[in-house]
Amino acid sequence: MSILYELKNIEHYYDGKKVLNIENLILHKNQIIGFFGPNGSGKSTLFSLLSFICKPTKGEILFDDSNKIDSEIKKSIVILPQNPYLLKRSVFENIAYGLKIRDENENLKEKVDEALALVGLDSDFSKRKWSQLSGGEAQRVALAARLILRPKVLILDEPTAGVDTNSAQLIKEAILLAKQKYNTTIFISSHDYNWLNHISDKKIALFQGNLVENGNINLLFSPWIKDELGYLVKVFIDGQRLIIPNSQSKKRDSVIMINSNDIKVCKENCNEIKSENTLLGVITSIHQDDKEDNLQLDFSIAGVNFNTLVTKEEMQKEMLFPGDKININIDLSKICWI
Ligand SMILES: Nc1ncnc2c1ncn2[C@@H]1O[C@H](COP(=O)(O)OP(=O)(O)OP(=O)(O)O)[C@@H](O)[C@H]1O
Repeated sequence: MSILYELKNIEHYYDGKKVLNIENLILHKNQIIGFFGPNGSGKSTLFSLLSFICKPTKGEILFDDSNKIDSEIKKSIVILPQNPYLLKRSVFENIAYGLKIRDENENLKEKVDEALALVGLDSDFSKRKWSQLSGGEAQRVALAARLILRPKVLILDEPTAGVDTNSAQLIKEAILLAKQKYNTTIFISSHDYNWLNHISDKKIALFQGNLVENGNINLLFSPWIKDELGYLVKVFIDGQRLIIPNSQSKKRDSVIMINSNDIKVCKENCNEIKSENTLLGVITSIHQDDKEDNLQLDFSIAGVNFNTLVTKEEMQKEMLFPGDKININIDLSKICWI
């Protein structure tokens, strides 16, 4: 697999506040890469850097092994923003617009028809006015307007936000076809984890501007059940239950992020800290944390893997070893919804 992007020591600030911090990230060609993370975790900011709309405050982005980003490269990277704007003209004019401004006026009708077909719309649709489209159709027209350019890189920021299931499915098919037909490398962000999971070759999570791999984060995925009060409950296969507070309005396909620092474990004499939400698990491995003078402790609750950080003193006091059974307390007031 060849490398398309290499990000080195990236930091990005808005008004003096750091919103992105990526030490190293490599993105390969011809992959669909799904980015997820809670609101404000930096996905859109990262996309504006990857499309070279913005320069990072610090650090370097190599594209095809070079840091010389000319207008040809910029032209080959196309972004569909969160709320795409349609021209107040026909569908045809909207889809053909990008080619026209590039002065590529040959076979416009065939090209527009092909782009429409990719997003599951027939050629008659090109006569419709922008005002005669449903939300899902407008989004697909906006996508067709990008696909017609056959970009090398296509960046889609929340392409399924607010569209119906049928449009979400058609958008997915169009993305898969673009990868196959045009060898496009595709980056997508979405809060719809299931949808993203099905389409992505690789997934990258962001949390407070950091890549999750570097951030000691735990993700807890669906399925969830709803209890009689409407709370989401994770039922582990050994029957243990974790009830998530303030979750009545959340969907059953939600994903939560738990910072490792918000998980406390205890092996013996745990009665004082035990509560109805205390779970039982088994330590699977213990290793040195990269940055801090802490140890990372990986454990499993009925086959679901988590990690937490413990200090060396805690480690010695509790005599923690792989294979040990532990009590686990998760501070559920600090979880983050994706
Ligand atoms: N132009 C801007 N000026 C100042 N702060 C900004 C700007 N754009 C984004 N931010 C801040 O940067 C952080 C990251 O925002 P960003 O939009 O990249 O996150 P996101 O993961 O895409 O969020 P969402 O899922 O809500 O779209 C947030 O704290 C946001 O408030």
